[in-house]
Amino acid sequence: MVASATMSMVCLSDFEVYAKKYLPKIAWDYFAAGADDCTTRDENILAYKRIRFRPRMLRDVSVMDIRTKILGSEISFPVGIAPTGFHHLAWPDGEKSTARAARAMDTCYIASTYSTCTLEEISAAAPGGLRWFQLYIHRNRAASQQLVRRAEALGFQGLVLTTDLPYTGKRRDDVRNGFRLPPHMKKNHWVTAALAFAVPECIFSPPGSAASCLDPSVTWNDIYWLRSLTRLPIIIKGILTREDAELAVKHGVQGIIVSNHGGRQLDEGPATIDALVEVVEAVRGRVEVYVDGGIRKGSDVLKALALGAKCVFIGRPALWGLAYRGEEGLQDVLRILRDEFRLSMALAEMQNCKVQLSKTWNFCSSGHDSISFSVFSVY
Ligand SMILES: Cc1cc2nc3c(=O)[nH]c(=O)nc-3n(C[C@H](O)[C@H](O)[C@H](O)COP(=O)(O)O)c2cc1C
Ligand SMILES: CCCCCCC(=O)C(=O)O
Repeated sequence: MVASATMSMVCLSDFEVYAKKYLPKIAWDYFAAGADDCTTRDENILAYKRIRFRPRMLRDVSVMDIRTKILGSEISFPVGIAPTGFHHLAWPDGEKSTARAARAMDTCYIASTYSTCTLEEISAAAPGGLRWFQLYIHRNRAASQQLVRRAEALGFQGLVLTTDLPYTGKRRDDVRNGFRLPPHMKKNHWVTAALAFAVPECIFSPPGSAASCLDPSVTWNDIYWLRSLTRLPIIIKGILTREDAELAVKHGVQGIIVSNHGGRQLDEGPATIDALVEVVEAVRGRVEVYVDGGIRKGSDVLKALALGAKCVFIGRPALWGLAYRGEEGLQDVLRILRDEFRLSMALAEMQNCKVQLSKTWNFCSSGHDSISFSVFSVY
């Protein structure tokens, strides 16, 4: 998977085209998959295209500052890497390359429970990088507990609990392909920890199947269980409604990721950028709110921040970057997104040009004088 020297990678869809062309079909299909008709997967992208800016002019954009902080840690721009499973399918060094790229670009990487490198390998690959650990709670609670403790001991700085996968969504191409991990990729952190869960055979098991390794009985009370295990901040991923946002705050989490799992779980739910508005309103600044799903351009990042997200995360585009040229390819993806974001911000002439957007930016309907810039949705 080496790119030709003449290939010019200008935007994220160039990496998508490359990945589709060069990845084995079974891996491409797994990365690309959405649930059922893929309505929500595609809507995540379309919803961004319906949002328009109301740019202001003559506001001095000669100095730009796109750094921000998430849960107290500074990142160089407000785009992190969402947790995705099985990076070895994209690049031989797998998550080690992801961790190195995130550190080089000075941003946050959320490592998945279903990483194909061990947590120890990920940490050793990029010491000092900002990393959070994403947890799926398994029926084998002792094993989940052990993963949380290991992540904390290794210096991961946040625990992301994914809430939208009590069972795996029906991804038709994975079913057709009989998707499972190649045997040489079974050396991963659950196996090296001698944990008795997550063997690939049980990844896609339907509700009711005893083969499923995930615990479908997880409830809000399990946040208290997690709290008892770790001092790490808890970020809850998969929230799409004001009701659940309120419950998340009530249960003491430190952050919320508005997410529909890239449209891979419940089909026909809302696009995440649409759900973001409702969640931000419900949270009223009590915890940080982030969003993922469908971010493909710097202007998408700007829209998400303008609507109240503190930071966004990318899933599939990170995998396309890895598939292109491993660590360097992922850095290219992040750099393009960063530069596009900076340009959009400048062209929108955001006052002061600092990424503290959710405080001063809002829907245009709010009509406050202090708002230096606004976005509106077209339906
Ligand atoms: C191939 C793939 C694997 C994923 N694996 C995980 C995972 O292990 N844990 C998790 O919480 N989310 C997982 N997700 C969801 C992502 O974290 C994220 O919500 C989604 O990819 C964002 O949408 P985007 O791909 O359009 O950026 C996965 C998504 C993809 C595409
Ligand atoms: C048993 C669950 C496997 C999930 C694999 C990673 C993931 O979240 C995905 O969307 O794919």
